[in-house]
Amino acid sequence: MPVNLFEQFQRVANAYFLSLLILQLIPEISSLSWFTTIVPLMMVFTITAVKDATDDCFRHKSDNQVNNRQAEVLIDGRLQNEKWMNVRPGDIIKLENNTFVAADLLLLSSSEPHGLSYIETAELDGETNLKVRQALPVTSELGADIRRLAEFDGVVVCEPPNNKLDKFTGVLFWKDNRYLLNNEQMLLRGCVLRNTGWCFGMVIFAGPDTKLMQNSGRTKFKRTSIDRLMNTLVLWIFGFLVCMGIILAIGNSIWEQQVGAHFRIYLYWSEVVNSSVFSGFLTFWSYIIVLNSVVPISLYVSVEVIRLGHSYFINWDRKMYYPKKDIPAEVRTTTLNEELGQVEYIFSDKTGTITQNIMTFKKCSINGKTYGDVYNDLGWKTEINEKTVPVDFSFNPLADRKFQFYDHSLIESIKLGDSMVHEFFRLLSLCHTVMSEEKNAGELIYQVQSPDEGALVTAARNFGFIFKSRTPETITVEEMGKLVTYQLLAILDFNNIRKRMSVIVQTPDGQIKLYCKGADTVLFERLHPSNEELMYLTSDHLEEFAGEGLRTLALAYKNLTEEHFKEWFKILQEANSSLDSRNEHLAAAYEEIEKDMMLLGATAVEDKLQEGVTETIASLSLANIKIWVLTGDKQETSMNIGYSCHMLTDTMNEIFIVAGHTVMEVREKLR
Ligand SMILES: Nc1ncnc2c1ncn2[C@@H]1O[C@H](COP(=O)(O)OP(=O)(O)OP(=O)(O)O)[C@@H](O)[C@H]1O
Ligand SMILES: [Mg+2]
Repeated sequence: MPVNLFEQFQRVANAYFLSLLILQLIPEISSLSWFTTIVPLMMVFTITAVKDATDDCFRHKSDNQVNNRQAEVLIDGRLQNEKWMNVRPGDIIKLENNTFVAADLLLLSSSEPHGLSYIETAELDGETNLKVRQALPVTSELGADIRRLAEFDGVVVCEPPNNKLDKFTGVLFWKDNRYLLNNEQMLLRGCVLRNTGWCFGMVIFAGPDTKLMQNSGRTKFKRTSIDRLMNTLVLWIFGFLVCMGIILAIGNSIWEQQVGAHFRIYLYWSEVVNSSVFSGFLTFWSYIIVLNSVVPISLYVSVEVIRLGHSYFINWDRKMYYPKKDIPAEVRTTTLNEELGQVEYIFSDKTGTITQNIMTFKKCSINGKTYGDVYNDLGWKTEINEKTVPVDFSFNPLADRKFQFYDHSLIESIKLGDSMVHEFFRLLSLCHTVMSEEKNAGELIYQVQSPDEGALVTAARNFGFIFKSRTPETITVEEMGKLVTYQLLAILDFNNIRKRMSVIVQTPDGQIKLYCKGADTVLFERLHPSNEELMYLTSDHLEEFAGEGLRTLALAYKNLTEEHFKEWFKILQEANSSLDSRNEHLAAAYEEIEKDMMLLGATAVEDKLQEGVTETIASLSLANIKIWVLTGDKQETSMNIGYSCHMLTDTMNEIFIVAGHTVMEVREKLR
């Protein structure tokens, strides 16, 4: 209540009416009874307060709903239902499939092999693809054994609560051993468990300490620009009122002095008044009260009512209803309409927002030759249409039926046993983070973290390099009908600074190989000098692919000797066990081995624009709204997509590129 009143007095008009009310309580100046002001003022206050209260109430309701959600917590050796708000750090929680994660958890064990579990992080980062988390081998063997879980007495030492969603560093001390923890073992609040029967986790952060809550700022009482405009208008009107009061008061003084003085016998001054100047002073306040109706008190009420009406219009708008998912527009605050009208900039993500995030393998360049285009009998490049005959993958019982490819020469090269082509697809089937699941015999399902990788692994699968399964130590691939199990020696994981990922595997006959895929810009810098010619050829192809709006990745490999690998593995382990700036040490170790690689080729994957993007962007730019899009794609690809959704147009002949690696550099260029 008092807070709400304070907020309301922020409005100049409300403060003004209050002072008016106080003035009216002084009998010498008051000409109207006090309730003529207090009644409308109370009305305004109540209506606004009720509106604010309902706004708040909705928010509270959803808060309460979240707080009272049930979680299964291990208490006194038994699983008991407990409200989310009572979950404390150190509790062990059981999660079921398709439920929200209640707090930031350290994954202990799960129903899936190797302690894997899949989560959807849409509420945290808007990405709809599944992410994989894996429990430490020592804890994953606890399984669903309630007794052993209840006895779990590991101690976690970790960083203080923070809002970084993709980083976590900590150490688990258990049974006289220490185990390093990172984001791989964390299930964050707000995620949903998917494709995992159940899992157990220990609460690390709960309630306001969770990363989700650390990211949400305090809700503020927002004042829109209409509010501000009204406040200034009211101030001007008030100034006008004061001027009127002054003029009339001066008039009163003059009259009292020149005319009133002669009639003092009939019109006495009341007791307090003893001079014409003082009479004028009192008259000034009286006029302020009498003329107060020039300040529009009803303005605020009208605006509130209009806002409410507008918000219902948005709720009812049929054009903002999405029938496929049965989602109408939903207004959470009545000031939304004005705020929408003030939008000047839109910041958007590219993949998944502007594009569909459904990736299909379209083309590739292997050892300096491109595949994926279709030529007619005369040897001319033709468009792919319904009549084009797709490659027949029926020789491969595990092929994905939905995958279509039209260039027959690629499958011929594979069948002829071109070693580079084989190596290319071997790389695609080995170097990724996809998980596989074999439901019934012959039915292979891939769980992908990144749809790009999904597209590449599926392509390799259809071309006869079928990724079958993985364990933390091995990867099994069916290569042209022959099962081969590779020892997985190391995964040099992807991040957006490295822009590449590698795996180091050992073939059954003992060879150690590094396979790397990543952005061409970073990969080309790390190639062996003998690759120069191939590199130029491939980069021409890459440019061609990017010009068509395809997302590209370059692929390379390297043969390693056993000694070299062993030597490097020591560096890796050292980096892994460093507690502070572990990531930097790891990056340096990775850098050490990812050099002098041999180029294999490049892939091109298509991600179509979402429906209606072009129209939406057109209407947004009509409204003079500036759009910023964030992407990690190759520059040519991004520009091409910019053109195809009409964000960039030919009339913009001054597209300029700001290139810089540090804040300073970019600032300098922008000048
Ligand atoms: N799984 C991967 N393995 C190897 N390299 C990758 C992988 N994913 C992306 N890259 C490379 O790293 C670059 C940056 O990727 P990043 O994921 O940071 O972009 P992004 O922000 O996801 O962009 P977008 O939203 O457009 O997909 C990409 O251009 C690509 O060349
Ligand atoms: Mg990406």
